[in-house]
Amino acid sequence: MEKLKIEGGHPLKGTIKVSGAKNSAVALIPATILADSPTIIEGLPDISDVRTLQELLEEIGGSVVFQDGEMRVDPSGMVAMPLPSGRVKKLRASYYLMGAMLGRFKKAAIGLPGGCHLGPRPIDQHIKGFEALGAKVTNEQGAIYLRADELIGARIYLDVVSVGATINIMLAAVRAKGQTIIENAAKEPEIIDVATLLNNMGARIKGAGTNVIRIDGVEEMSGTQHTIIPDRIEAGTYIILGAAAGDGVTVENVIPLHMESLISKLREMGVPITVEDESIYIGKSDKLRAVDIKTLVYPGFPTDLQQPFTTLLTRAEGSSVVTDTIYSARFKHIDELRRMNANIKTEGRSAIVYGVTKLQGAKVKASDLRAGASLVIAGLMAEGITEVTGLDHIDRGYSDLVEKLTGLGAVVWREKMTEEELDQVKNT
Ligand SMILES: CC(=O)N[C@H]1[C@@H](OP(=O)(O)OP(=O)(O)OC[C@H]2O[C@@H](n3ccc(=O)[nH]c3=O)[C@H](O)[C@@H]2O)O[C@H](CO)[C@@H](O)[C@@H]1O
Ligand SMILES: C=C(OP(=O)(O)O)C(=O)O
Repeated sequence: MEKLKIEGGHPLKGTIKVSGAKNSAVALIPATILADSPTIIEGLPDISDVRTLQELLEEIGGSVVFQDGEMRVDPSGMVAMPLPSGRVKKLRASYYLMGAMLGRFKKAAIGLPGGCHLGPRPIDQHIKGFEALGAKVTNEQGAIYLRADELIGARIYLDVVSVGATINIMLAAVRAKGQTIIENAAKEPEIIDVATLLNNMGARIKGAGTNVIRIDGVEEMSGTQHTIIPDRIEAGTYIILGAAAGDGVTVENVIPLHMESLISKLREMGVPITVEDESIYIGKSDKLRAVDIKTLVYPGFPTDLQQPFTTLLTRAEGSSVVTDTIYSARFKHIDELRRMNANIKTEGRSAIVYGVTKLQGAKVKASDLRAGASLVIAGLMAEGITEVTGLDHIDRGYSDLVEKLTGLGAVVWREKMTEEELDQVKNT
């Protein structure tokens, strides 16, 4: 196991390139199950979630080649192999195997997913959707068993706006008989990306990106070629980093439309930003103003950027209130930021950040993916050396992190953990 060491205080300058979107990748890869011939996906990030999904597709008999960001999946040898445990627990998005396998095989057995611990993350809306399509769903010893004689299109109203449920129902419904209508659907860009791939495979989906999605089921789907969208959360992380510790940073391979809520908030703080067609430039900002943020479903402020943004707020003058309306317990990074001298109080679903504080290097632990991102930003802002453990979380979502940061002039490196450190981490 490794830790990340960061020597803070070096002003970051230059260009950083964003990779393909994790939250698209993890749905596009399972979607390849639905075709009867190979699909090629280009621009995938080299992150552990993608590698784990590759292994899961191989486990069910798929033939997968992943090289230089391009994945070719041949689904012809796949079978409805149960996956009740093991790798499925390493990531959240293994739940997409339920929708895709149900769509193709009319049956699936998939263990309950893992992913970041952010408070309860039920999948009742996914199950409600599968049942509406005619599947019998049971939960046996921590795995979900799904079986249908046939899938029949239905009208499904989501009680909660859910990215995962919207995509999962789409995956199952594309090969159902007749029309499915998903009402109160989530509108995230990743949903449009997945619908684009599915439509190019022969599906008939209309309305992805709005809150009503109509799907006319088809009998057959075939392989295609698809280029993934850029990762708006990775982009947001580097934009926040540019505002926190930059001296002129350009973030490349961005769809600026996806970044509007973040850009507005940064401008409100006084961060100089120039938006180009496919890149965003963040100028050096000496003084920042405190702002309040509330996470919401897209196009609101993304919960996945709440933790990195909280770190930035330690540099702003005054008190800022950060409220997470999506998850009840997405504040595990706060204790770690406090170790680094941040002055932050939590109250229920809100954190109050009092600035300005100068962060100090410390030994900290990433409890989840974006907690990790927030601590890396903190380390780059801080005086002295910061050591971040829990890199397995960060590796789920950030490809080539050390190389990308080094390219901006950051002094950051990975180091093997000693036996003593491993014991300490195990006991905390
Ligand atoms: C792999 C992936 O794409 N992960 C993203 C996805 O997670 P995920 O798809 O798991 O998140 P959802 O959009 O489903 O969750 C949103 C909210 O709805 C609740 N809910 C969800 C489903 C359900 O059946 N019942 C229910 O109550 C959740 O507990 C949460 O409070 O969207 C989240 C919200 O933008 C992001 O933080 C994650 O990065
Ligand atoms: C919460 C996240 O991921 P996941 O849903 O995969 O756990 C995230 O990407 O911030």
